[in-house]
Amino acid sequence: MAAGRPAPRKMRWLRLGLETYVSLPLFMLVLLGVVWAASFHFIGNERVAAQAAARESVGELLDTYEAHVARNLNGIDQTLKLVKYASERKGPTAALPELAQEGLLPPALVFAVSIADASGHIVASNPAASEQNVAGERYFEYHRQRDNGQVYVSETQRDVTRDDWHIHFTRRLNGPDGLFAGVVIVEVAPAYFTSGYERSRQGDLGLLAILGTDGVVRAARIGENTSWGQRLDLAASQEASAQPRTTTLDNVPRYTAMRTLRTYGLVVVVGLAEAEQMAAFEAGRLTHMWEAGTASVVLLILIALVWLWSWQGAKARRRVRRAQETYAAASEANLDAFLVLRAVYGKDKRIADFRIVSTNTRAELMTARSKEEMRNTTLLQWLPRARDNGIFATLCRITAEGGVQQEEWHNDMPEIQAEWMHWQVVGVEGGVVAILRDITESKRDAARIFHMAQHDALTGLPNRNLIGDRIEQSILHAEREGQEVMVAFVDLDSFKLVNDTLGHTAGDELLKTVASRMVECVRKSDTVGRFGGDEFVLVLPQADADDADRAMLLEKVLAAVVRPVVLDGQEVQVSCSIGAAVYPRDGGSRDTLMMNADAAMYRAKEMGKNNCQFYAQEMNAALEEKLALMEGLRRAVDDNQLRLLYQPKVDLASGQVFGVEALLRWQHPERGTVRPDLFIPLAEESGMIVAIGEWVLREACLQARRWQDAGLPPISMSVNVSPRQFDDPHLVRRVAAALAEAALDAQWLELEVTESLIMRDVQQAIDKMRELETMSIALSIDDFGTGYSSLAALKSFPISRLKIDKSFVRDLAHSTDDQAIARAIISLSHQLQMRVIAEGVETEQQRDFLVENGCDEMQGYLFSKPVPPDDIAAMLARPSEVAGAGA
Ligand SMILES: Nc1nc2c(ncn2[C@@H]2O[C@H](COP(=O)(O)O[C@H]3[C@@H](O)[C@H](n4cnc5c(=O)[nH]c(N)nc54)O[C@@H]3COP(=O)(O)O)[C@@H](O)[C@H]2O)c(=O)[nH]1
Repeated sequence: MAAGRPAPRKMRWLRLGLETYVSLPLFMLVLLGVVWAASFHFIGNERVAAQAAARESVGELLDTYEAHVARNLNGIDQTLKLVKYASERKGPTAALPELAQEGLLPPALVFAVSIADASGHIVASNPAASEQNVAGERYFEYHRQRDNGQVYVSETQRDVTRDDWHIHFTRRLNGPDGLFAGVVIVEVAPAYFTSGYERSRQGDLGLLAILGTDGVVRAARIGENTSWGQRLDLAASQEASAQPRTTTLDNVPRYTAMRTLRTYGLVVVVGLAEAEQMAAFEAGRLTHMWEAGTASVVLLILIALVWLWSWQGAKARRRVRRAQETYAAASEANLDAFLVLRAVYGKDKRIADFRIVSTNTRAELMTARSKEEMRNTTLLQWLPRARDNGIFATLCRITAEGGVQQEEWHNDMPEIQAEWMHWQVVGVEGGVVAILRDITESKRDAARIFHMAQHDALTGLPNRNLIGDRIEQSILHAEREGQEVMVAFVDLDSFKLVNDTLGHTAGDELLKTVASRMVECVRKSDTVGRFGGDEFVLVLPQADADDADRAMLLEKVLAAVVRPVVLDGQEVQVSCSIGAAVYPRDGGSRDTLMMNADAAMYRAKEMGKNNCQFYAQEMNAALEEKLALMEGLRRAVDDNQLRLLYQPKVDLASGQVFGVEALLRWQHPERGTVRPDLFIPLAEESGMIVAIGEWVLREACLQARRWQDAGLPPISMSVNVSPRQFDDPHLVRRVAAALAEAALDAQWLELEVTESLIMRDVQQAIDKMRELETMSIALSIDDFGTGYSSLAALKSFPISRLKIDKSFVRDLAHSTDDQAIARAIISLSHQLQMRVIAEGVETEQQRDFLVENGCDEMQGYLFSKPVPPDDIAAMLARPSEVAGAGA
């Protein structure tokens, strides 16, 4: 710890002490203590004053009572002396009447005066009383024995003759000889001495008492009750008279005082009940306590409220502090730029600008200004354009109304280095916090994704979705403006061939070239889109065009597409077929227009390709026909509508049949025999070819078995394999199963694949062919010469036979080109150690040419059309026509 710096613990307490939620309640508690201390002090003072007053009252009462009793006693003694005097002069019997006559006797109601002779007999009394003797009384004995001139005061006692209680005051009578002659008696009721009791002064529990120096009470009055005969401890009464105490009369504490009347041997005692004397004080004390209590409760409530208020305040301050710290930490670590802006008000009380109070590091990067620079400027100094582009207005509104606003913003302010921003404005006390995020990249990504979702990746043209949208938009526009829209479906005629033979990369290149050529043919406002594969769609909104104009445009597209393209160093030429439909004439919706343009395109294909056709209603019939055929084909396998014909293959040297090609026929229940040219493409298109091909394979193998079982010489069975069949990963397994089912030796099976099929993916084709080769299955290339085989690839294929396509055989007699091609294929085959067969041989001339040029085998109508199995059996049964195994 550094010297002179308070220890952290002390600092914490100090900080805590400075917190209002601690100091204020502490102060209030001290105040509470002061209130109670003052209250107790005040009450104490009042108690002392009340006690002093009580003591003073007792003193005053004693004085008054003593004087009263003394007066009464003097009166009684006066009577005693008078009667004594009269009795000693005139004799006891005459004295009383004389005194009564003179009015010198006290009222008989108050005092009973009597005279007893020396023997104790009452000889005279006023008022008159029955006869009695008092010789046994203590006062009689007292006076008989001594002549001391003193009054004797008896205890309060009951009279023998009257059933009353009296105090007897007596004096001795002497005879003329000075000897004891009896006693004069004055009887006084005890209440006589306490009649001065004033309730207003002494209360209900005040005490007036007269008692002898022997401590025996002669008369005592407390409230309404007068009593006598009790014994009081006089010594105790004299002690500590300042403090209230109880007496044997009752258990009520009283302030008491006493005084001795020595002449009569009596003591007067007065007492004031503490409870009554202190009642006013107690009431006052209670009032004070209530006041202090009430003040305390109020103070405690105030303390609680103050504590709560200051605690909430402290909490709020802590929250604010934490929030500020969190904000500072978060904003520094954040990828968003933070700007805290405080409103600056003008003279008109409206926001004139915003001062930049704080920023974070991200803001520095985004604005290329340091935090210091930012703090020393205002919003409008920094971004002058904010006044006009809506930003300033938004900030003013959020400052005034609070809340949050967020939006994406295409930035037009060069001071902020972001093309696109997401900005969020949060209203805070006296201003706003603006949070800026650079979303340029994500915007570009989104635009890219949006573009990708709507465009073809290869050509960059609108894709199927966007084409649909464009057609719909064009229809809506045309509907409003009373115009027309042409939708044209463009399908490349020989694209598949190019793709299969030159590979996908070349195919892609071709598509891109064709696409850009089509785009060049139309206006910018028109749409050229790629629908998929080699299909394109043109959407051409047309204000005033007729079919002739449209045809001209489409001819332009045809011409552009058909221009040769150089791919991989080879010049390739593809044409296209175009079908067009026009809104509103050929359809009012996107789907109808597309469907009808598609139908027209199919018609263009049927018309020999490389032409365009406008939709006509009957075209749909062809489409429907196609769909109906497809539907029928689905049932063909299950319903046994398929059968195979077999076309013999002849060895040109011997002229004998060495094998057959299985050719499929569909025996349609209504249409009769349907040629494979019609339905094989449909089967290929729908994928049904896999199941159909498997059936062909099995049936061909079984048929070969049947012929062999019939004892006919074994011949080769050729089966055509379509591209989709060839791609089937289970092809080898299916072939093996067909052979196994028919128990046919693999050497009698040959699979024919087209040149274009194997050139699509040379390596894959080689792999598959090798698998088949290991099973001893022969492979031949069908339609050779129509595709693009490379010699290198040809060398790698495990091929045993090439088949010259019939298109080269057809004009063999006249076309020197075809002759050259045929010769080249024959020569090539032989150089590659393959046999060569020509198909479609219909004439002697064709056969002669082939024989002359070394062709090994032929197949064609010249020898036989495809025929049912029985015909083949008949043929094979003639030994001269069979070339023998593997010829
Ligand atoms: N994938 C499969 N394709 C098959 C199957 N069966 C036939 N096909 C293919 O269908 C195409 C048309 O076949 P088809 O109508 O049977 O025509 C064949 C012959 O009838 C015909 N041919 C034979 N000789 C002559 C002739 O002298 N002149 C002439 N004009 N035509 C003739 O040629 C067709 C045989 O061609 P190819 O297969 O190239 O040897 C056809 O492409 C068949 O391949 C099948 O089961 N699966």
